Amino acid sequence: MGTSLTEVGSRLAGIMFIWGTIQQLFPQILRRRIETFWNRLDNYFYPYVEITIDEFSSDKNNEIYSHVNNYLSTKSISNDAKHLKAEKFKNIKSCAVILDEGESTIDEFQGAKLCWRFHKETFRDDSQGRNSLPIEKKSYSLTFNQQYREIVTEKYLKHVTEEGKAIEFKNKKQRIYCNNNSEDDYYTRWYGLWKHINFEHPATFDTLAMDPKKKEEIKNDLVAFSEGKNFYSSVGKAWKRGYLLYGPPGTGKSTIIAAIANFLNYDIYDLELTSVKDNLGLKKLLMETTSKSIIVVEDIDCSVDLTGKRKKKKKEEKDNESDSDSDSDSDSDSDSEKKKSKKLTLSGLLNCIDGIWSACGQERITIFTTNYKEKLDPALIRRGRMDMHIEMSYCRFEAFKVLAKNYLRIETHDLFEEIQRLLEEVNMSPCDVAEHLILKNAAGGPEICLNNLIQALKEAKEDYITLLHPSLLIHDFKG
Ligand SMILES: Nc1ncnc2c1ncn2[C@@H]1O[C@H](COP(=O)(O)OP(=O)(O)OP(=O)(O)O)[C@@H](O)[C@H]1O
Ligand SMILES: [Mg+2]
Repeated sequence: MGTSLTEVGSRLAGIMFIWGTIQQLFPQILRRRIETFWNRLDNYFYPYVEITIDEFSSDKNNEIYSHVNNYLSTKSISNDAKHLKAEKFKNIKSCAVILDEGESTIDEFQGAKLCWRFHKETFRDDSQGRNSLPIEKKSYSLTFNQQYREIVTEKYLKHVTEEGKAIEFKNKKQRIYCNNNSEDDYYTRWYGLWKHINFEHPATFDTLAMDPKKKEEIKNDLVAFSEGKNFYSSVGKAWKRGYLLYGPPGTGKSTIIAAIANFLNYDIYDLELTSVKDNLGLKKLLMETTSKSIIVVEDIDCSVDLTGKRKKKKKEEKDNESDSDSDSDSDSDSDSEKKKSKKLTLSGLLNCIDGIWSACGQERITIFTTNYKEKLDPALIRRGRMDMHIEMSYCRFEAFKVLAKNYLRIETHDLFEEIQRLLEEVNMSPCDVAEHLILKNAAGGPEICLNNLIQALKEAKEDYITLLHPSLLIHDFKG
């Protein structure tokens, strides 16, 4: 039985195919073997990996570079590095000593030794003409043994970035922002909706005259908030907290805001509601705020009519009762309705504090201040929106002791007893008490100030009695 021609053909094709494959594979296998061998040889003599971090990446500031800069600025630099330089980074309070060109330093992380080297190249861009200024290209290189590749890429670089960020936050200059009056002016178009200056208020919790227990409670609350990232995400809440500060004028509401900002190192956004056109304007403003900040609305009761909706309801009820609506009236009503819908409303504000919009920007505190808590709409200050209500009260003895320590550098005095008794009978704001404690004549010593304060307290007490019980005084006079 002879084999058919087609069978022979297909067998031949199969052999040719296997032969071709062997031919193709063989050089590849050989090449791979050579490569592996070469790599091993290379690794044997130079088992290091190098990662370069440039100052700019795609013409933009490379964030990792500045984190590395910050991180290295706090590391003790190897004694071998002889060329160092002191540099002050943008928006950072203090200056740092860092490596100069070509110098290196060693860091250690989870048993891995890591070498950081600073590089700087200067060149001219000829395309910009002969007189072009020299351009500097800065970078860091990180060299380590390849056995630590996983530790470095998965843990160490994350650690450097986080530490660098934390150092930047700790040293950053705080800012205070205020919203622009107009949304259309030239400044706004170019620089955004907020103007800012550096915030350099000296108030701290130590200088704040307040009951120490209350002070501690507030500080603990702030710490729990600022460290509560995991808690807030685990319970599905936006990472924000609201404080309502209420109390008479001069009791330290604005001062405590400065103390809180300094305590947490947060920026302040001083929101002037009267300059906000409508609800959309408020949203836009909030979108331009950063996290780790405090949004402050001072004197919220006077800022804007935020009780509009409720008042309107009452007005409608009254109107219905009088039943005197004419057609022309309804026209003007619908006009005012339109105008109102374009205004900043209570619900618009509530949305921004508590609604889905409140989640724009994390780690954010909102503070409202008022002299008249009872004037505010309950919806505005309910727990969850204003989580903590803090009463800033008249100066009592505990608060006075803080002021005496700050202003006169004394912790006890024979006159303290009398002052304590008077402060329990008279309402005087810390602002007024502090005014009497300013040493106007250094030679007089604290005694003059304390006597002045006693005098003022006695006068205030007399005024108080005159107002409340005039008959009593007249009787005394007659007697
Ligand atoms: N509790 C306090 N501790 C230390 N200083 C205080 C305190 N209260 C007031 N002062 C001093 O009085 C001045 C006025 O205080 P502050 O502006 O904080 O009062 P306020 O409650 O915001 O008043 P207002 O309701 O009028 O806005 C501050 O400069 C501060 O030095
Ligand atoms: Mg104030």
